[in-house]
Amino acid sequence: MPVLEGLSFTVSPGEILVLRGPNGVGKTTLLRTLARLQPPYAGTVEAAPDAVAYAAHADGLKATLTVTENLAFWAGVYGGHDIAPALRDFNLEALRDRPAGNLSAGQKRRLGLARLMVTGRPVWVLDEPTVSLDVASVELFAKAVKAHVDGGGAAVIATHIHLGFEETVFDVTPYKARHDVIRNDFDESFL
Ligand SMILES: Nc1ncnc2c1ncn2[C@@H]1O[C@H](COP(=O)(O)OP(=O)(O)OP(=O)(O)O)[C@@H](O)[C@H]1O
Repeated sequence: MPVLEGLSFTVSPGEILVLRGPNGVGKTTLLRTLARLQPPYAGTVEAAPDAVAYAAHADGLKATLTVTENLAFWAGVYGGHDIAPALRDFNLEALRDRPAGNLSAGQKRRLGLARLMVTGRPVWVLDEPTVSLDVASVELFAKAVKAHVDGGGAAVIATHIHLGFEETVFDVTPYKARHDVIRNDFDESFL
């Protein structure tokens, strides 16, 4: 059953698009569709298959590998980008030799987000990226997103908090699928 319908939007290089809407409206479903983790019921996502880097609620870390090894692993998967800027920008240098499994929730989240930088992919699709982050880490994250889009990238972010950058806000609430209307369309005499 569709959760959202009839929506259309574009995201340009240099743009941050923030998705808003209440719990359960369909933001995660939309982001997963943009990341091609699930197909749309109808319509298309126009982006090169390797354009999108997706960061979900789960951080996708290898618990037994260190911080550096995790980033090096992802850098290898995505084409060998330098991990030093990611370590620096997410304040992970002091944690570099710690196994990811031993990190705090916020530290894990910083590492999960640092992973985006080593993908080299232009479109960051982020689902509630600031969960578990303290105020200073939210600022680091916002700076990293700003640097990414200033460098010609783009970001689509589902978040309930204000991140303090210039953004385009897209409230998906009006596009909630109208299942009740579909049911009301039944012709009872047919049953
Ligand atoms: N795997 C699933 N199977 C069945 N229903 C699902 C599944 N995943 C999500 N849903 C339902 O789809 C709807 C949209 O969920 P989604 O996670 O996209 O919302 P959301 O806007 O991201 O919510 P939140 O702000 O709480 O994260 C909800 O009604 C949810 O219960």
